[in-house]
Amino acid sequence: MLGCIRTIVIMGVAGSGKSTVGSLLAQQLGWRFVEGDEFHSPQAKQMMASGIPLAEQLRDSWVRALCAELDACKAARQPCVLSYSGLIAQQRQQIRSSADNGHFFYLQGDAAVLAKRLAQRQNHFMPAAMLQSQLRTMQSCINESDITLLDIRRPVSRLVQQITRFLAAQNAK
Ligand SMILES: Nc1ncnc2c1ncn2[C@@H]1O[C@H](COP(=O)(O)OP(=O)(O)O)[C@@H](O)[C@H]1O
Ligand SMILES: O=C(O)[C@H](O)[C@@H](O)[C@H](O)[C@H](O)COP(=O)(O)O
Repeated sequence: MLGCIRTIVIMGVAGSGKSTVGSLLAQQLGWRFVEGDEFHSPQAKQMMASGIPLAEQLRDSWVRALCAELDACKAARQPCVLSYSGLIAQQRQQIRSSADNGHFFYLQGDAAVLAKRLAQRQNHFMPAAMLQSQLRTMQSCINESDITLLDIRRPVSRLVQQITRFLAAQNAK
């Protein structure tokens, strides 16, 4: 039997459904939900809110804070679901190192669907105008075998079911 997956990372650009899918999944599994947005500094949030993509240094410190949280979960044997964009390949590697037998699910969709979702979203610091920079910054994950792609056009409940079925199949191996 392979080790059980104890960290799930939900990745994708802004508006792809990370928070929605991740929180419902964590609730269904009874796992801790680590909302990546909550780990940004006020300065980083303010920058993004005013339409400026995260500077490298701010993204670095954000990812370090996320890793520290995953390290703490692992030390406490607390399984968790993390929602975070995962745009930069080298930073996905940092997250992978802190995860507890982790697996990534990448919510993928085209720009038109994403733009519509962002336009409809209320009360969020991230403006819809940031979508193009998010799509440009996302680095290919073609050689990362622990990333499963999910289609954002599917209903949230089906996406969560797809993940729980994947976990059940993986844990049965
Ligand atoms: N699979 C889905 N189908 C329809 N609407 C969705 C789906 N996933 C998310 N949404 C909606 O799209 C918007 C963006 O979702 P959100 O979870 O905030 O994305 P992210 O955390 O990736 O930025 C929200 O208004 C949410 O209700
Ligand atoms: O540069 C990045 O890595 C992203 O911009 C990242 O900061 C994230 O996507 C924001 O937290 C936006 O929030 P949502 O993804 O929840 O829209």
